[in-house]
Amino acid sequence: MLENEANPTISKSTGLPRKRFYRARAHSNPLSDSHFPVPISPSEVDYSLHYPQLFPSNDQRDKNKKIEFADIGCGFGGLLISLSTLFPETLMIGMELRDKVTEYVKERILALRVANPGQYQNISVDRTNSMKYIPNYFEKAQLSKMFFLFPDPHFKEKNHRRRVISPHLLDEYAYALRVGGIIYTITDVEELGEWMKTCLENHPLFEALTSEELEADPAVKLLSSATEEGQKVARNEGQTFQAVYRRISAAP
Ligand SMILES: C[S@@+](CC[C@H](N)C(=O)[O-])C[C@H]1O[C@@H](n2cnc3c(N)ncnc32)[C@H](O)[C@@H]1O
Repeated sequence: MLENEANPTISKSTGLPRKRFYRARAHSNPLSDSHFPVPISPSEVDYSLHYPQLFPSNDQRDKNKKIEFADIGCGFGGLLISLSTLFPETLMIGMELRDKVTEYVKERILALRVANPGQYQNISVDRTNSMKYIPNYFEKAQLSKMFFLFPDPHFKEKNHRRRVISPHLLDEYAYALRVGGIIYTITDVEELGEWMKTCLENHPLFEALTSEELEADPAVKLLSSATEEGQKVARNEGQTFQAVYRRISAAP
């Protein structure tokens, strides 16, 4: 759990930032103005910054090797870390709105790389607003998996527009996902679970995985256990609601 024994900002018991060093807001406003660099297009994403051992030079890298998994609202990065060793040949990125949380994930990945030479080179994180900038990061049909684990619920009806799953945003995700690519969602808020499932069910470019397919997919097993939020829900014996859908091609 703990990657950096010497780091006083990290709790030894939980492996997460200590409260006196890091005060998180429970739910940040994803629509508020923020100032962070955004790639102007997917070809401008600097792979040498994100995966320096794999791509020492961004200009001379193999342009066919692209990010394939995106963890949207990755929080403290637990899913990325689990996926990294499960899919060591796949490049993945976490997109996280909160600056300090992003910095924490960066440090966490760096500490893992130092402690495990040659490993954890395929994961990275960027501070960004996924609701605005998905097309800046990913080309059409680039992604094979998108994860939305325990997203902020935005309970009030007037704030539903802030939810990271919506009919409009599913159009964007369908653009970034290749046919056969998969969207994974999970929450402990029943109403949000219903919302996400209904949005996916009603979208013409997504279909639900069968129970056999869910059983066979190793990523599904991580949904409730790999992230910090999922572990909290499990400790409290909370119920979870998941929806896992495949990108399909448009009807002729
Ligand atoms: C409840 S946390 C869940 C974190 C993580 N997925 C987990 O399961 O532990 C939701 C996360 O989504 C992030 N988030 C919310 N809106 C976002 C947005 N528009 N773009 C990127 N991250 C966002 C929040 O900052 C927060 O870290």
